[in-house]
Amino acid sequence: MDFRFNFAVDENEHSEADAHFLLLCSPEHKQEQREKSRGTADLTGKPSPKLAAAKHQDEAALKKNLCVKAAKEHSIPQDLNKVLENKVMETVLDLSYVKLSVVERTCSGDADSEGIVSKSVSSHSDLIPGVYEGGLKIWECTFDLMDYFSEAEIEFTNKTVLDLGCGAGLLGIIALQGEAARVHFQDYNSTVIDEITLPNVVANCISEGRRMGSGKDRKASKPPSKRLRKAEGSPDVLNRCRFFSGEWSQVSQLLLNSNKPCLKYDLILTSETIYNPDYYSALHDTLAQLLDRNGRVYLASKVHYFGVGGGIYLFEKFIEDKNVFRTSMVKTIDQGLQRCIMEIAFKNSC
Ligand SMILES: C[S@@+](CC[C@H](N)C(=O)[O-])C[C@H]1O[C@@H](n2cnc3c(N)ncnc32)[C@H](O)[C@@H]1O
Repeated sequence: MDFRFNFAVDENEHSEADAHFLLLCSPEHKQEQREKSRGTADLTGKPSPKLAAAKHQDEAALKKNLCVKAAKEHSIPQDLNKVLENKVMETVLDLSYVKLSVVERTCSGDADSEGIVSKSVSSHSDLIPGVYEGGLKIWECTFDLMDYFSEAEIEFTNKTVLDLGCGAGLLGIIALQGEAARVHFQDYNSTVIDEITLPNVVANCISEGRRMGSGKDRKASKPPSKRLRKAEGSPDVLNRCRFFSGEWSQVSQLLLNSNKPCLKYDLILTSETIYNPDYYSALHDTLAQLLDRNGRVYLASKVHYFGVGGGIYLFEKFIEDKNVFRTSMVKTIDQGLQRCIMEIAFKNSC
């Protein structure tokens, strides 16, 4: 599968994109700012050198985090046939997934309020940083992680699982098939959740001809299937799912605030999410906030993302410097661009 990296987004594209973001400044942050200025301004009202330095730091941080996409929980529509309306499904490794070229032709207006489908098509780009983060496609490390789950016989039964940066959501669907107690799906883009992830989960939850048991005996790719059958979903499966969109730090706050007592994940599954070093801090903190004390993260990635700068060794070093997690490389794949699977656990976990 080919991936198109194109970061030459023109200025119009940016200002148009900005309309889709909320410039978030938390009340706590504002209070901090007020306290900072009270504590360090001198009697003339001019900022002290200390304040000027702090201001400079804040501006740099603000610039980096200018577009912080707000988090949102997506409800599951009552009528599951609506979710599958206009969708054509294909099949890979016995899993159904929405055919992207049809979405590209049909998804516009309210169905794509973020405008990411047209932006991705017109810019010939699979990634537009801060606008569209690649979730419309299935990236190849997803399949590496799926293979690893069966080889290592990863157990999902009764686990609480997060598919982080889910895109098509195939990893979460595997966890559902493996009888996970709960599976939460997160993607940066709300269009991805509504038009790709949710339909894929519904399509794979159809009772007719589909067994929501162990997915361990999955066969090799089948030819693309025809238009989708009627959705007679298994609501019990959907009751085990929740769907979120937004930037990681925002989603993490939403999850922490909306789940009392605090819900932590036994397993966090994440594929092709470490391409951009600018996001490492938010990703690391999200993992630290949401992973159970004895939980595990399975992260699949290319060794290096040309043109973007991220990669497995850079992220490994980032984690090492933070000193919160231990990592181990559990698999490397040498075909084409080298790829890896990393297991991450808290330093003091069992
Ligand atoms: C390249 S796509 C990979 C999609 C999917 N995991 C796969 O392997 O097919 C990267 C995913 O990470 C998520 N992502 C990237 N940066 C993010 C950020 N800063 N905040 C939230 N989600 C982010 C996007 O939603 C996107 O779905």
